Amino acid sequence: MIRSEGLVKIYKTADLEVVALQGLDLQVEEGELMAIIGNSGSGKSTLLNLLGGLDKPSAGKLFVDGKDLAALREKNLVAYKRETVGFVWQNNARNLIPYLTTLENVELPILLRGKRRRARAMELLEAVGLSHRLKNRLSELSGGEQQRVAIAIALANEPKLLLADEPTGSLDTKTSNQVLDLFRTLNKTTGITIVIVTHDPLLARKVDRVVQIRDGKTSAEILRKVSYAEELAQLNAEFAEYGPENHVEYAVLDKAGRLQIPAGYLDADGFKDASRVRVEMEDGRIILLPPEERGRE
Ligand SMILES: Nc1ncnc2c1ncn2[C@@H]1O[C@H](COP(=O)(O)OP(=O)(O)OP(=O)(O)O)[C@@H](O)[C@H]1O
Repeated sequence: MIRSEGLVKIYKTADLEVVALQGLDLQVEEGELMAIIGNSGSGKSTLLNLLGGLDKPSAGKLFVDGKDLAALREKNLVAYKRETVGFVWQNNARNLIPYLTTLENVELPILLRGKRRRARAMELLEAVGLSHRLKNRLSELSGGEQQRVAIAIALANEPKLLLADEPTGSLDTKTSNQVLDLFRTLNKTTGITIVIVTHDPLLARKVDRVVQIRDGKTSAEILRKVSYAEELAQLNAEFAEYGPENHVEYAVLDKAGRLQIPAGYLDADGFKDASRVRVEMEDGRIILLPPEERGRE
């Protein structure tokens, strides 16, 4: 569904150039539910904006659903934004109108007319579990419910790709879990590909794949050893929330043999502030040792 190679985005201001993405490679399969994590300023929102067709890459390749986003002309880009992608933002106020009802908010962006529009809005609100709140004004809904309205709107045109920027950023743990469960259900029932940008490590742990971005590049990939659904079947939910041992972490190795060590590893004694590490091969494993440590006897 998504393929980016050597993706670069440079923002130019009057006297400054900011390289927000510097050669990012990413592949997302159709029907995946995955998360992108990374520190503030690492380029997550920039990537989401490029994926959503809101901005153009400065260099590199970016294909979504077979479309070359760097080359799309204005007319096709409008169609792409309307038909292929849906957005959910952290800040609901961006999508919703507080004095309209839930139903009216969802009807608004639907392109159909008359009864069909109402029926479609009701169908979408049912899909997000809000059939009982149709007549309430937006201002009467809780944060989680408002976020579900935003998700219903994002799904209105049956997008193939749903992009969510910090969708649970302003919600408490219980409500964010519900929103994430909704993403999972939609992913399973409709097959929609979902990419979530988040700071929230708990949310990231509940998807099958997490890609970490550091300084505008993919720096690590974390895959679950068992899928979340399987794990839920095996364990009780409480334990699942805190089970980091259920993930395997992968570091990205580029074609030149450069390896990015995942964040945190180099804080260990002996590695901190080191500019080199000692490399050894042992039984088919590559071992990294602090520079001053002598090889294993
Ligand atoms: N429109 C812009 N003009 C100039 N610089 C920008 C623009 N948008 C983002 N940047 C810069 O690009 C870099 C990446 O920003 P981006 O918003 O993609 O990061 P992020 O990982 O989403 O951060 P956060 O988690 O804080 O939202 C930052 O250094 C940021 O200051």
